[in-house]
Amino acid sequence: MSNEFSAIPVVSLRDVMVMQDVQTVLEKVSFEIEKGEFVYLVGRTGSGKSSLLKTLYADLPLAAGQMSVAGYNLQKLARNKVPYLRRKVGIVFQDFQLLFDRSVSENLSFVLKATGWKDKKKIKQRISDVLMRVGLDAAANKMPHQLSGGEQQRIVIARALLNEPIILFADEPTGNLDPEVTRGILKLFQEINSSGTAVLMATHNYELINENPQRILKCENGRIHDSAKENFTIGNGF
Ligand SMILES: Nc1ncnc2c1ncn2[C@@H]1O[C@H](COP(=O)(O)OP(=O)(O)OP(=O)(O)O)[C@@H](O)[C@H]1O
Repeated sequence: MSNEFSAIPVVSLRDVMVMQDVQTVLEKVSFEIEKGEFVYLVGRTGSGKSSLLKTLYADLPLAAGQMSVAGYNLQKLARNKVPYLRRKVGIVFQDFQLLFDRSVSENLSFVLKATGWKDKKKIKQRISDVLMRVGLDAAANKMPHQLSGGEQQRIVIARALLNEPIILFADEPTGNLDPEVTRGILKLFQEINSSGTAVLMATHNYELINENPQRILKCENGRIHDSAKENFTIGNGF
């Protein structure tokens, strides 16, 4: 039974169309991401990386095609069921989006409470677990502005891990960070991935891909190219 389940891809798209308003951004998008895979999403500015990610976590409606994410069928997912999908996936944005008027642990408990956690002891334990995982267990009582950019991004990653997601969607997670900090964040994603969480990471950072080569999905001219199915080169600027 469990083998049967683990064979189901975490993400599966068939002939998906990604739209922004009336503009078609991507079409005929078909790919799968298996449990525990690490996949980069690349492409020039405006090629559709963010739009694809937003479609995957149901921030943009599925315009056409079939798509399942974390066991949810997106063609059929009612708007009021989107929070259930969001509990199964972790989302990391480039902009840190921490609430600056509350402490790190309040930022994290806010999410836990919003996703149905009630037991104070369990909440405290879970916060301590995720902070430990990102190497910031001492930061629980700090305010976000007391942390560096890289540390804030680690808290955002900790927040994305709270509900043990099956996949992390990351949109330029190292975009504002210097090379050394970027390396640390990549290492953290690798650690999270090696414990079984799939990762789909949009990035412009060619060095990052060189350092940790993985499967690549490339947005180009309204289509997706998949390094698992065809050969293509990438370079700075893609
Ligand atoms: N909120 C929006 N409303 C309307 N059109 C949008 C919106 N956001 C993006 N677009 C358009 O959709 C297309 C794809 O943009 P998208 O942000 O997905 O690209 P991207 O590859 O993520 O770019 P970047 O690397 O700059 O983040 C672009 O033509 C863009 O102008």
